[in-house]
Amino acid sequence: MSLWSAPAAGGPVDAVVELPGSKSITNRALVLAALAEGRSTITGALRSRDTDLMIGALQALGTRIEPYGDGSDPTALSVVPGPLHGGAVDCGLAGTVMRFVPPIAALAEGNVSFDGDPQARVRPLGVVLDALRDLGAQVVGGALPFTVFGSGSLEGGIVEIDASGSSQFVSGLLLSGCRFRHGVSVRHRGTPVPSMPHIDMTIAMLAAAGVAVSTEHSGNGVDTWRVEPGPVRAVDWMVEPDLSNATPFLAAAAVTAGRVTVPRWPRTTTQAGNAIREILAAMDCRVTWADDALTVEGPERLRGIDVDLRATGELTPTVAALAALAHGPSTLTGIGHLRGHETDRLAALAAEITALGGRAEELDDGLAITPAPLHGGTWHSYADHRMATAGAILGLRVDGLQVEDVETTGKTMPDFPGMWAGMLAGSGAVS
Ligand SMILES: O=C(O)C1=C[C@@H](OP(=O)(O)O)[C@@H](O)[C@H](O)C1
Ligand SMILES: C=C(OP(=O)(O)O)C(=O)O
Repeated sequence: MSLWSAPAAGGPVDAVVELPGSKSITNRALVLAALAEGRSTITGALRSRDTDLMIGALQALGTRIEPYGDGSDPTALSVVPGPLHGGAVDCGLAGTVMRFVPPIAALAEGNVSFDGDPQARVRPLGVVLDALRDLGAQVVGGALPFTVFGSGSLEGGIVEIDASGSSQFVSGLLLSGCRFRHGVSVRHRGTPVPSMPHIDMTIAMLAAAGVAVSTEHSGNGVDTWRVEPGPVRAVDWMVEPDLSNATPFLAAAAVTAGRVTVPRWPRTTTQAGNAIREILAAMDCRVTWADDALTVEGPERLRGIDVDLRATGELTPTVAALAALAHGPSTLTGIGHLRGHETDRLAALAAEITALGGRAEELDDGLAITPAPLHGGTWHSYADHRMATAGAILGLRVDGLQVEDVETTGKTMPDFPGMWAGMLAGSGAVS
C-alpha cells in the first residue's frame, strides 16, 4: 500500500483553490439525463471514480454518454437516453451508484447484475432492494452482489421504508419514481433521516427536470415524499463546485492561521458542504463571501465545537481533523449512520487520531475529541477518500505524518495530492 508524506505547512497557507464539480450533483444529473425524453448536456461535471462508475453503469444499461463540444473538455458531457436493457454494473464503493441505479435497472428490459468493491458489500442496501420488491420488481439478493430482473416497467405505488441509515435510499427511489407506472410514494418511518440537504438536492433537481415532488413531514418520525408518474425533461445541467471537497482546503486555512479562497461558491445551494461556513465561523475563523468566492481566514487559536452533523455527515472527517487541532474539546453528534459509509468512519477516526497520540472517543452517535499533542506516524485511509483528506489536514501541523493510500481520494477528486501541493506552493510547506 502506498504511503504519501503529508506536507507540513511551514507557515500560514495563503491560496486560491478551484474545486472540480460536485459528485452529488453530477451523479443526479447523469441519472436524470438517462431517464429524460431527449438529449441533455452536463457542464462542469466531476470526473472521478464515483462519477465515471455512474457513467459506466448508465452506459451498460443503454445510455449514450460522450464528450460534448469539441471533445477536449472531459467535464462537458452529452447524454442521450436509449431503451434501457440488461447489463453488468460495477458500483465500486459509490453509494450513489449502488442506491440510485437499481431503480433504473428495474425499468430495464433484461437482467442487471450489480457488484462492487469488497467494502461496498457491507454497505447498507437491503432497504432499497426490499422497496423495489414491494414496488413490483424482481430482485435476487439483499446486498452486493445482487441481480435485478428488469421487465421493462415497474408498477410503483406506495412503499414504506426505514431511511435512517441513508438519505440515498429515498433519493434513489425519487429520482426514478416518475417513470414507475403509478409514480411512487416513499414513506419513511424511523429515527430521523440523515443528510436531508441531499434529499433537498434530489427534489430541486427533479423540479428542474419538470418533476414535482410533494413532501409531508409529520414531525413524529414519519416523512412522506410523493412523485407523480410522468416524463423527465431534458436539461442543460451546470454543475456547482464540490463544496464538501472544498472543506479540507478551507480547513488548511483554519489550522495554519492562513487564508484560503474558493471561487464560484454558490450563493444558494442544496450542497451539504455549504454548512462548513457556519462550522468554521463557530470555531473562530473569519468567513467571508464576496464576488462569488468564499474566503476563510484561520484564527491564532481554533476553538473546539459541539455540533450536530446529522444533516451534513459528509463533513465529519474534516471537522474531526479540525477538532483534533483545536483548543478545547469538541463533540460531533447525529452521525451514527457514518458506520455505513465508505468505512465505519466513527471507528476509523477514533482509531487513527488515537494512534497519533490524540484523544478521540466513539459515542453512540458520534465522536468526542479532546485535543492532545500529536506525533507523526501512518494515517490509515480504509479506502475512504475523506479519511485520506482528513490525514492531509492533520499533516499540515504534525511532522512525519504519512497517509496510506492517498490515491483513494480519486473517488471524488481527480488529483487531490496535486491540488494540495498547489495550495501549499509558496506557503513555505515542507514534506
Ligand atoms: O445523495 C448523495 O449524493 C449523498 C448523500 C449522503 O449519504 P448518506 O445519507 O448515506 O449520508 C452523503 O453522505 C453522500 O456523500 C452523498
Ligand atoms: C458517504 C460518501 O459517499 P457515498 O456517495 O459513497 O455514500 C461521501 O462521499 O462522504
